[in-house]
Parts: sequence; C-alpha cells; structure tokens
Amino acid sequence: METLTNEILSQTIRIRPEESHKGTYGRVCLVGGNDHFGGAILMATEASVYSGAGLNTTLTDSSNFVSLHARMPEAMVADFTNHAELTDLVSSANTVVVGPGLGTTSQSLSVLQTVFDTVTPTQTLIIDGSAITLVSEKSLKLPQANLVFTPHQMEWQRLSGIKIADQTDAANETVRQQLGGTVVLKSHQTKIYTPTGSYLNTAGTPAQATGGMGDTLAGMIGGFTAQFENQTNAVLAAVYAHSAIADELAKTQYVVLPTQIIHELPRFMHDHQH
Ligand SMILES: NC(=O)C1=CN([C@@H]2O[C@H](COP(=O)(O)OP(=O)(O)OC[C@H]3O[C@@H](n4cnc5c(N)ncnc54)[C@H](OP(=O)(O)O)[C@@H]3O)[C@@H](O)[C@H]2O)[C@@H](O)CC1
Ligand SMILES: Nc1ncnc2c1ncn2[C@@H]1O[C@H](COP(=O)(O)OP(=O)(O)O)[C@@H](O)[C@H]1O
Ligand SMILES: [Mg+2]
Repeated sequence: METLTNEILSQTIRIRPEESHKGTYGRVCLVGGNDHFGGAILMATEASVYSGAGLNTTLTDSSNFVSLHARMPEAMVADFTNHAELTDLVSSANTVVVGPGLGTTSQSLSVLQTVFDTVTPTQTLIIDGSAITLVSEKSLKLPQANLVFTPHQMEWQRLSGIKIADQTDAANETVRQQLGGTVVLKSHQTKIYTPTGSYLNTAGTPAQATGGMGDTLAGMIGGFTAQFENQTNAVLAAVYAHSAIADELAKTQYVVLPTQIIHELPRFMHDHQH
C-alpha cells in the first residue's frame, strides 16, 4: 500500500488554461438532503463549488432550497422528487454525487433508484452516506459507471459484510473487485482501494471528527473528478487535500469545521497547482 504525499496535489491540480470557460471545469450534480439532513447536501454542494467545478446543480428536498440559495447562489437547485428534472440533470452531469443526507425512506430509495437507472458508463458516480446504506439494505443492483464509494467503517461493514474488526486490506480488496470501481474507506487513517492500487492517507486529525466532514469530502471528490482528467488521481487528491487543510487549521484550532475546510480550498488549490 502506497502512502499519499502532497505530490498527488501537484500531479492533479492543473493551472487553469487562459482559453477556458465554466464548461471546461465540469458539471456536478449532487443528490441528497431530505427534510432532516439538509446540512449534509449543503456542505457537499459548497465543497464542490469551492473545489472549482464549473457548474453545480443540487437535487434535494424543496425545504432546503432557501437555505441552499442563501449560502450558495452559485449552485442551481431542483426538487429530487421531480422525476423528469432528476433524470435530465443527472444525464447532463460529468460527475454525480448521491447520498449525503439522502435518508433511507421509500422516497430516498426511489430517488436513488432513478439515479442508478439514469447514469451511464462515461459518468463518475460517487456513492456516499445514506446511498451506501440503501444499496446494502435493499441489495440494489449497481449501475455501469465509474463508481466511487465513500463509506465510513460502519457503512463499509453494511456494504461489504466485513465486520469492522475484520476489515483487512485483503478482505477489502476482494469486495472492491466484486463491486467494481474505487472504495474510499474512511477512518482516522483513510484507505483508498482503486483498480490500479491501494493508498493510505496518513494526513488528517481528530479535530476533523465532527458531523458533515464526510459530506464535505464527497462534494470535494465531486468537484475534483468533474474537472481533473485522471479520475483516480482526482479522488486521491481530494482525500489528501481534505485532510491536509484540516492539519493546517488544527495547528491553532481544537476542532476544525467542515465549512472551514471548504473555505480554505481556493487558497490551498492555488498553492498546489502545477
Ligand atoms: N448536518 C447534516 O445534515 C448531517 C447529516 N448526515 C447524514 O446522515 C446520514 C446518516 O449518516 P451517519 O454516518 O450519521 O449514520 P450511520 O450510517 O448510521 O453511521 C453511524 C454509525 O456508524 C458507527 N461507526 C462505526 N465506525 C464509524 C466511523 N469510522 N465513522 C462514523 N461512524 C462509525 C457509529 O458508531 P458510534 O458513533 O455509535 O460509535 C454509528 O453507530 C447520512 O446520509 C449522512 O450524510 C451526517 O453526515 C451528519 C451531518
Ligand atoms: N480521528 C480522525 N482523524 C482523521 N480523520 C477523521 C477522524 N475522524 C473522522 N475523520 C474524517 O472525517 C470524515 C468523516 O466522514 P463521515 O463519518 O462520513 O462524516 P459525515 O457523514 O458526518 O459527514 C472522514 O473523511 C474521516 O476520515
Ligand atoms: Mg458520511
């Protein structure tokens, strides 16, 4: 297993070409946030916007529209119960993030099933939070796409069937192969299992152990995969940047808030572009 260093940042974060426009930097569609977990999709969306994705659209419960627009006028919003809008917007995205705050009700399941029925093999689909729990509980058939799963250890236990104490590299890799795609197994030392190798993230701090931290990572992976060509490197760079920014802030802070990491992203990415 290879340990990630800040080299992954300069390998991934490109100096923006002069001749470019918002379309050059990708379209991200974020799906989640029910009437209880609006904050989760808000943080995921903000993370994608601040990562530099060119166009961001959030499909969520309509009760989240006002708070989302108040924080982020840059993002577009639509109602995730509107089937036609959901399919249109998912179809036109480069990257789809599904799950932050989606919940596990029958409505959540129906939204997730529509996303799975709509994505195509050329798209990257990040499956996080409630979406992982739903796939596990309902034994959903996974779509053909570039899949990126972002479970914490309990979500991985649900999805893989491997108990937390038994989550060895060999066991995790076996299930990753069955699922296809990439698994970002989050913990105090996140491991990333990809089709071309496994990576250990030693950056990060217990100051990050607060709700919304994973929702933020899912949005960052969305923003990075939408605009950077090498999809594996984009995932690795997002994981590393999320922790490295937290490490910087934790030098003087007892706790690091997800939104503080988000707001550092434009400065941090500027410092590591190549
Ligand atoms: N502001 C918002 O809107 C927020 C909305 N959110 C949304 O809520 C939804 C549910 O997601 P969830 O992660 O909160 O719940 P769930 O999947 O039941 O997992 C928790 C269980 O797993 C266990 N556990 C074991 N190891 C673990 C580990 N390494 N990391 C974490 N947990 C670990 C843990 O053990 P315990 O804490 O009891 O020791 C507990 O039993 C999801 O859609 C998410 O996006 C949240 O992001 C919060 C902010
Ligand atoms: N002690 C810790 N050290 C380093 N990183 C941590 C620690 N605790 C949590 N994290 C990070 O915070 C994030 C938590 O993700 P998750 O549990 O999905 O949060 P949420 O669903 O509340 O947004 C992961 O990226 C994880 O690696
Ligand atoms: Mg989570």
